[in-house]
Amino acid sequence: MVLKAIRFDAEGGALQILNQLKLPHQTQYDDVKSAEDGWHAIKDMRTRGAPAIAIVAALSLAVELHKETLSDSATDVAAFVVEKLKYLVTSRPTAVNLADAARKLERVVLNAASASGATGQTVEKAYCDAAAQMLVDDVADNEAIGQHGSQWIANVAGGGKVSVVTHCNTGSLATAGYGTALGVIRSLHKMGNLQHAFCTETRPYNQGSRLTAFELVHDKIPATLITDSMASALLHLKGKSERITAIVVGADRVAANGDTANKIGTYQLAITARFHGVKFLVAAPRTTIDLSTASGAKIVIEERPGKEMTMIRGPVLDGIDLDVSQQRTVNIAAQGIDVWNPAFDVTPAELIDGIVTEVGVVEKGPDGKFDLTLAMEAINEGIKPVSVGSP
Ligand SMILES: CSC[C@H]1O[C@H](OP(=O)(O)O)[C@H](O)[C@@H]1O
Repeated sequence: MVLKAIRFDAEGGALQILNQLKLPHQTQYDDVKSAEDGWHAIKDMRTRGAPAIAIVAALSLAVELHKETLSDSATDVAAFVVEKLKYLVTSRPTAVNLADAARKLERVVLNAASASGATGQTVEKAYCDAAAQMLVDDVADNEAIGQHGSQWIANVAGGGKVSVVTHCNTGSLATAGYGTALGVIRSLHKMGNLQHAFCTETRPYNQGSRLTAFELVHDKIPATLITDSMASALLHLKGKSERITAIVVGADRVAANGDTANKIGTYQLAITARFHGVKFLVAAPRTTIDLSTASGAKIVIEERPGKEMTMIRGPVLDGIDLDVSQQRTVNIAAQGIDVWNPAFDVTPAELIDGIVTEVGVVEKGPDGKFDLTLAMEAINEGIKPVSVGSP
């Protein structure tokens, strides 16, 4: 079974998302029938992952448009789409993919509406076709990221099998398929270069223990789950013996200088990687790079409700049997304690050794800075890595 976070039937105009609050014990697909359904699915984190939320948002509006002919007027349909895209972007603030997709789709509908002979139907079709194409493009981008990132890590190791650490979930459950950082791990495994993958549980949503571990077990990739707090001890005690060569993570927004917003806990992984001489690689499609944001200081960090940290959800332990058909939440914190629950943190560019996108790996130049315009201007045809691997 291929793990699919998003199920879209373009002909029938039907969209379903795999409810990730239920994984790994329950596989439940929720229908998304409108932009409002899409907004709530993203806000609730029933679907999550920077690329996936952009795609689900776009497709949620496509299924709404598919339901009924809104108007024969191209201008009216374009105005409706632009308004709905503005609404969808408010669901989660940190991942730039959503805003990037909205900007591109707005351009699609405005161009379609200004074409000669444009009608409401031609604008609707232009939007729906562009939204559906995002599913295809994302998988192709991720496979290319996997190719470049795995080659870079193999080059760094100078041959032989390598082990890597990853954080959060950046696989098929966070994208349209294959994944970004987890796509790099999949490619290392496919190349026969992976000795072992270590995934962190990634409190408080537990993307690692519930989602990444689920994907790694599903793909039969040799892997071990650790708590977030074990990462430094792992590098210290097992770094050499396990040939841990890199920590590879995803991204929600990469600023123009390379500062990267990603799941909370990423920053401290970068610190410990640098301390232990392990490479730190960010893996993300170019839709995650935001040249209009100068540095990480300008990135809005989403704060989630405190109860998402203090209330853990899981199957009912009935005696010695796990009743996975039932879910319950348990409060694991002292009543009355205040909670700070940022969903992301920012890793400064100086702690990042490479940023791999679908067009290759960008490393810092002689000035010690990233020049991401190189990646943004590169075209996909005849993909040439911008640079691979340190000597
Ligand atoms: C390829 S997913 C990128 C990114 O999104 C995740 O955040 P969330 O689970 O809150 O949507 C995580 O930060 C991943 O690294």
